[in-house]
Amino acid sequence: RDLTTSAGLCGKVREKAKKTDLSEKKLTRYFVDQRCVKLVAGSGGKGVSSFHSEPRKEWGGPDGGNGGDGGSIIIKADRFVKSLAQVYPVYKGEDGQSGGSKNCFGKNGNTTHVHVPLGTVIKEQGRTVTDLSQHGQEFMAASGGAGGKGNRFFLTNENRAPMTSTPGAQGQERLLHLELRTMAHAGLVGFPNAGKSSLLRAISNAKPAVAAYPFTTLKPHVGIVNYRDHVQVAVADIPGIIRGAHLNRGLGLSFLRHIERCRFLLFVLDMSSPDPWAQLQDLHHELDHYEPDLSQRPQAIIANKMDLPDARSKLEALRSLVTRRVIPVSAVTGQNTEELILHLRELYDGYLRGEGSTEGKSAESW
Ligand SMILES: Nc1nc2c(ncn2[C@@H]2O[C@H](COP(=O)(O)OP(=O)(O)OP(=O)(O)O)[C@@H](O)[C@H]2O)c(=O)[nH]1
Ligand SMILES: [Mg+2]
Repeated sequence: RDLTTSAGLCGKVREKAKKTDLSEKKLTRYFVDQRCVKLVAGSGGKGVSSFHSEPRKEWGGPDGGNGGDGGSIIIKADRFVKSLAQVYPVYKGEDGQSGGSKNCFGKNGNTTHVHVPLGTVIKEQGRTVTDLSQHGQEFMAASGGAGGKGNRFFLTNENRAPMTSTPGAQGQERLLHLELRTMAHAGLVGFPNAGKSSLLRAISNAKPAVAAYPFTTLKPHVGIVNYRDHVQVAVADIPGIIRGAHLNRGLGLSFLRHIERCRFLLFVLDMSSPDPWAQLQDLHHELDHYEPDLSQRPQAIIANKMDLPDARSKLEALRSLVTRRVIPVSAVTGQNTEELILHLRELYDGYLRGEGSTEGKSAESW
């Protein structure tokens, strides 16, 4: 066939998965999607009060140097980092060194860099401060304290022998909440057991766990669908949404947050359920209550489990009830997944045209 597919999972998980197939429970240990960090920037070094002294030169004048500035803490987006797992709970910036006699200035503290994955949102007291979505983007999280002044600094014509020197300023202290939102182009949205993980397995080489019980998937997985012209589309398998998810029922709000990030949505319906169209209404309801118009993003409706009896008659009923395109597939047999992959590409091209080239390029670097 014309299409090849391959996978992308968070870095650490993929490395482990090569050796043995990890269970979902173990996988979740490697994927951390939020962290609270305390940042304390370095304090400035103190200035020094001293006087030049040399044999036969009694009044050498003030020569106390300034202290060095404290090291700042910068949070930097890095596309090679895939989860917040390696972010420590506390960071302390390097302090500036004290000044010395003979006009020696203290050394500035080195800047501390905290590397986080693309798509990290930084919040402070519930308020979003910034959103790091480009590789290399930096956020000055805590600035180091200024170094103190040595007595040489206070030398004036009026005061030829100042004794004053000042201590360095304290570094800034902040408590930040880091949140990782999955940055995928498409999100698979559906009830538990609808077959989202099976579908991601069918269209990419990602290997999320599949089982016949609800809430098998507890953390989002990202699979990459590769096209012949080297375009890559990232598809996220998002844990199941249930009625009341917007009120934090089920796995609740934390996963609606990931959906918010996806440019287009693939609503996965279980055609073996008695009323798949009611599932669709519920999904729209939950999404819209989380964020108005979220359910109106470019989308496709995927009627999954078409290999099961009765699915065909329900498909006709579903088509008569919705105006949007419905793609019937079977994740288990792989039936009609090509149509889905091609439609995914159409949605992606539409997104590039609509959102302008700048955002498109950053998405492509994924
Ligand atoms: N017959 C049939 N069974 C399917 C199909 N797709 C998925 N299943 C089965 O449905 C069950 C649930 O599949 P999953 O892929 O784990 O479903 P999910 O939507 O990821 O579920 P959660 O992770 O719990 O939200 C598994 O037993 C699959 O084998 C399909 O196309 N046909
Ligand atoms: Mg799943």
